[in-house]
Amino acid sequence: MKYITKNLDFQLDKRSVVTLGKFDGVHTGHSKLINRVMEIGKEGYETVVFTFDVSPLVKLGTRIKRTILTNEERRILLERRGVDCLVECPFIPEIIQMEPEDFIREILVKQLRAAYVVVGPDFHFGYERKGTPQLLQELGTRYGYEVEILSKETREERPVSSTWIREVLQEGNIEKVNDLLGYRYFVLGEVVHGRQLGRTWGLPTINQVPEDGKLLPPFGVYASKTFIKGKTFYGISNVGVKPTVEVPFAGVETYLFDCDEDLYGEEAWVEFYHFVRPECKFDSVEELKAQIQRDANAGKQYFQKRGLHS
Ligand SMILES: Cc1cc2nc3c(=O)[nH]c(=O)nc-3n(C[C@H](O)[C@H](O)[C@H](O)COP(=O)(O)O)c2cc1C
Ligand SMILES: Nc1ncnc2c1ncn2[C@@H]1O[C@H](COP(=O)(O)OP(=O)(O)OP(=O)(O)O)[C@@H](O)[C@H]1O
Repeated sequence: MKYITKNLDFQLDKRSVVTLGKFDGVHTGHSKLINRVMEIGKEGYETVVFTFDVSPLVKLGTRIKRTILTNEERRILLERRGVDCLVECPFIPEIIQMEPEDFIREILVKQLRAAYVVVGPDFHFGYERKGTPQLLQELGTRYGYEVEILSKETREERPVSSTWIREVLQEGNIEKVNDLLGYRYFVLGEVVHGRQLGRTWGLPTINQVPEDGKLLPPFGVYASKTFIKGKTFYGISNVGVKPTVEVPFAGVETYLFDCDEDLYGEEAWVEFYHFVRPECKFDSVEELKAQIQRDANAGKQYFQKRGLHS
């Protein structure tokens, strides 16, 4: 997959089929657009997702706006879908202040060489979000591309949206998040060193420190599955700041069932299945240790009941 990021200095050689938007989550609604793009792409067009760099979003305004996926996680998901080209447009004044027609002429037509554009009915673009799917369609005749406006993918008669998924994630309803996403919510990141206390308790764990902008579920314990070093392990994860031992940042720590390997420095993909309990401050490390053992048993039972773990 071609990955155009940090600057917009590019030119595609082939005519393309393009979809545009933020694509936070690459959820079931986004998938509907991407599937259509891939279908049209079979006719010989370059398949393109035009999106925005989410890292500066975090710093916009006074409130931190966290995202379901980091840039890297979104890139990997789109690459797996077989998209030929991902444009991660930077948030620069030239783009933010671009009039919709200028965006169409300069970027969509000249640089991306769009023959087809696939969007949802509420797609807005350009300065003050003045560009609409209807405007795209009107100008398509002049600039020589076709527009498909797809209806919204819904659940319970409500359109699936990143905003809805972020809300449900913050409530800790992982099953619902996974249904809306169409895959399991995950955290991707390197295994870093913790204090290595877990190991001395006979409960070795892997620690990850998610990027600042990554939206996490509520601090607590979750049944999880981890992909690491080409292998899969079921396990139990804690999301939070470990109040009993106090660490200064929010992390994800996972006890992998039936694993006794050195995994430092490896990339881990930790998928979330089910909320078990909130993170708590214990009076002693002994109590915490006994609770983690009970959590591990609860996690094993969760997967055993579903025939996933022996
Ligand atoms: C399943 C699980 C649940 C945990 N729950 C809590 C908790 O409720 N409160 C807490 O302070 N720490 C919790 N922890 C984190 C422990 O404090 C941590 O495992 C221990 O301090 C060892 O950390 P280390 O990897 O830095 O050695 C949990 C860890 C796991 C794996
Ligand atoms: N449920 C859906 N079904 C089909 N298309 C969708 C759906 N949700 C969004 N889209 C389309 O996907 C593209 C990218 O959408 P975008 O990520 O900006 O919206 P969103 O998921 O609704 O996010 P937000 O909640 O932040 O507005 C747009 O063309 C949009 O219209």
